[in-house]
Amino acid sequence: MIFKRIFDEKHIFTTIKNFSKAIRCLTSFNAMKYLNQTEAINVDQELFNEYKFSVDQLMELAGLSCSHAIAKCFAANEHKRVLVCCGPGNNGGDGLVCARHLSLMGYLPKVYYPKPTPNSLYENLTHQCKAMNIEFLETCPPSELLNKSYDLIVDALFGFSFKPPVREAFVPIIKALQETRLPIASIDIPSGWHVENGKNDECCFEPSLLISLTAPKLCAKLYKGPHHYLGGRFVPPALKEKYQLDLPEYPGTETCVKL
Ligand SMILES: NC(=O)C1=CN([C@@H]2O[C@H](COP(=O)(O)OP(=O)(O)OC[C@H]3O[C@@H](n4cnc5c(N)ncnc54)[C@H](O)[C@@H]3O)[C@@H](O)[C@H]2O)[C@H](O)CC1
Ligand SMILES: [K+]
Repeated sequence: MIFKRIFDEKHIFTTIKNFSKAIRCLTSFNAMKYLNQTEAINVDQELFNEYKFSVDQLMELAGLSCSHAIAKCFAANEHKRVLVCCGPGNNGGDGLVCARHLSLMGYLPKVYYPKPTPNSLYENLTHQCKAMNIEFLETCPPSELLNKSYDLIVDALFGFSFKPPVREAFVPIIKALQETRLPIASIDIPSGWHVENGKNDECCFEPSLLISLTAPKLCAKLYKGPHHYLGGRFVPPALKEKYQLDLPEYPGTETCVKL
């Protein structure tokens, strides 16, 4: 009898807990802000200009959080060989940081970086990768070779500053992302997607993992893949408040959170 009472109380307690968790989930999902391209650029500028963060600081945290989200979805023992595709802007920089952390976490990343940006930030990130024996590919692997030689692709080609159409130098790699049967982890935006309207005739691959940074952009509302994470745990509360971002809480000391 006493056991039954304890069981009932425990059962009621668990039901209430689950119910309130569902409500919390539902309300945070409804409230979470999805940024348009201008808002994303403004938040970014405010972090640099008002809060005096340096690009290196934010990029390190962004890239680190991406490597953690990847590790949660694709274990190193099954997805060891990773091709990290990096573009010419900060999205590509996040990719270089991510490659370095993946290598420290037991993955075997290689980098494809077709248009290296000639400034010290990117040169140093490239140097750090090379100093850790991360190989840089000279040419874009054709999709058959890609499928045979890798277990996962990290897409760090374009982020929230992308303006269609894709320029010539990046057409082969975007085509390879379209054709591959490997899982793709996209950093911030699936590259080639319109930042607000999502897939289009030119680019319609669906990554298996999307890691939105700072706050999701409008195109993330149209994401239908299995894993969506938020990373870039560096937003000061006042900035969150100003843009009414209503971001979910990061659990404990985690650098990323599942959406
Ligand atoms: N505050 C944050 O959330 C942070 C985000 N980070 C990452 O930075 C990117 C945005 O970086 P940005 O340098 O502004 O731009 P992109 O990387 O998106 O790309 C610009 C780059 O790409 C070229 N480009 C634009 N359109 C095309 C095109 N159609 N074809 C070819 N090339 C194109 C353009 O010329 C530039 O060279 C954000 O998404 C996050 O990933 C920071 O790391 C941390 C702070
Ligand atoms: K990307």
